[in-house]
Amino acid sequence: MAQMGNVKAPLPFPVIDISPFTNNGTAPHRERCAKEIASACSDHGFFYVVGHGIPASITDHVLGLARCFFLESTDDDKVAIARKNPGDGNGDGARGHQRIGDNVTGGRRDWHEAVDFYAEVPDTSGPPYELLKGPNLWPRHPPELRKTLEEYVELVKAVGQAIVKAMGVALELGDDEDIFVRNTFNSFWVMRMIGYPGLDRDDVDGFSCGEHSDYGCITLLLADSTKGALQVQTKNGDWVDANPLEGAFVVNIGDMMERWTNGLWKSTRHRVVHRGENFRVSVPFFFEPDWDARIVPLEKCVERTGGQRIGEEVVYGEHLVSKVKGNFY
Ligand SMILES: N=C(N)NCCCC[C@H](N)C(=O)O
Ligand SMILES: O=C(O)CCC(=O)C(=O)O
Ligand SMILES: [Fe+2]
Repeated sequence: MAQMGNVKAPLPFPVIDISPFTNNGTAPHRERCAKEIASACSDHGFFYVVGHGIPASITDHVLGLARCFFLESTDDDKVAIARKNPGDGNGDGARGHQRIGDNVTGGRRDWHEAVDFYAEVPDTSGPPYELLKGPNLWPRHPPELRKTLEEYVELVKAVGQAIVKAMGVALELGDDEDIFVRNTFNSFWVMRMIGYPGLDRDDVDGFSCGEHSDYGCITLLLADSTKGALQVQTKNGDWVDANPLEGAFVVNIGDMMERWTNGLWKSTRHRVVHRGENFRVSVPFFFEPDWDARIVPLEKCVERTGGQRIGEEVVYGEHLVSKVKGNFY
C-alpha cells in the first residue's frame, strides 16, 4: 500500500526547461521547448521554468535579504524609504516601501508589506517626480541588499528575454517572431519584495493579495518554500495552489501578452491567501514592455481566434499608470 507520506500533490502546471533559449540550444530542442510553451500558455497561462541558469545561491540570497529587510529593519529604516504620495510635493509616488494595508486590490486592503523597484528612467527635472519616474528607494539595511538585487535584476531580465523570444517562436509568428523581444529592449520592469505575515485566524474572508491579473508581458516569481499561498484560477473557475518548486520560477502571462495574442493566451487571474504561522516572502519580477511600446493584437492571432479583435492599441506606460493609480489606499 502506498504510504501517505510519499504521496506528492501533482503540480498544476507544466515544468518547462528554458535552457535551449538561454543557452543557444539546437533547433530541435528549441522547437520542443516552444511547443511546450505554446500549450502551457493556451491551457493555463502559468508554468514553471527550470534550466534558467540562475544559481540557487543567488535566488536564496535574494529571498534571504528580503526577509532580513522585512523582519530586522527598524521602523526608521522603513520610513526612510516610504512611498511618497503623488502630489504631496515630496516626489516619487510608486517606488519604495508600503506598509501592511497600504496596498489595495479590487477595492480591499491587501495583507502584505512591500517594496517596489522599477526600471529607472532618466529624468533631469528633479523632484517632485511623476508617479512612475524618479530613482528607486533602496533599503539601507541589510547593506548588501542593493548590490545583490541590482545584480539579480540583470540575470532575471535575461531569463525574461529568453522566455519572450521562445513565446514568439511558440506562436509561429513568421516575420513577427521577435515582436516581444523588440518591444522589451528597454523593458520597464518592476520588482517587488513582498512580506506576508499570516492572515488573522478570524479574518476568514481576508486576502494577502486580492484576485488580479498582472499588467505586462510575463511575471517571474521567486518565492520561499511556503505552500498553499499563491492560488491560480483555472479555466473552469476553480482555484488551485501554485506551490513553489525548488529551483524553478513560477511564470505567468500579463495583460499585454493577452492583448498581443488577442486572447489566445490569457492573463490568468491569481491571488495570495497565506494563513500559516510563518512570515512568507516573495520577490516577483515583472518583465514588461518598454514604457512607450504600442501593443496591437497580432494579425495571425486575430485570425486564429475567429477574426474579431478583442481590443485596440494600448500604450504600455498608460496601461501601467492607470493600474498603479488604483493600487494604494
Ligand atoms: N505589477 C503588478 N502586477 N503588481 C502586483 C499587483 C497586485 C494587485 C494590484 N493591487 C491590483 O489591484 O492590480
Ligand atoms: O506573492 C506571490 O506569490 C504573488 C504576488 C503577485 O501575484 C503579484 O505581486 O502580482
Ligand atoms: Fe500577480
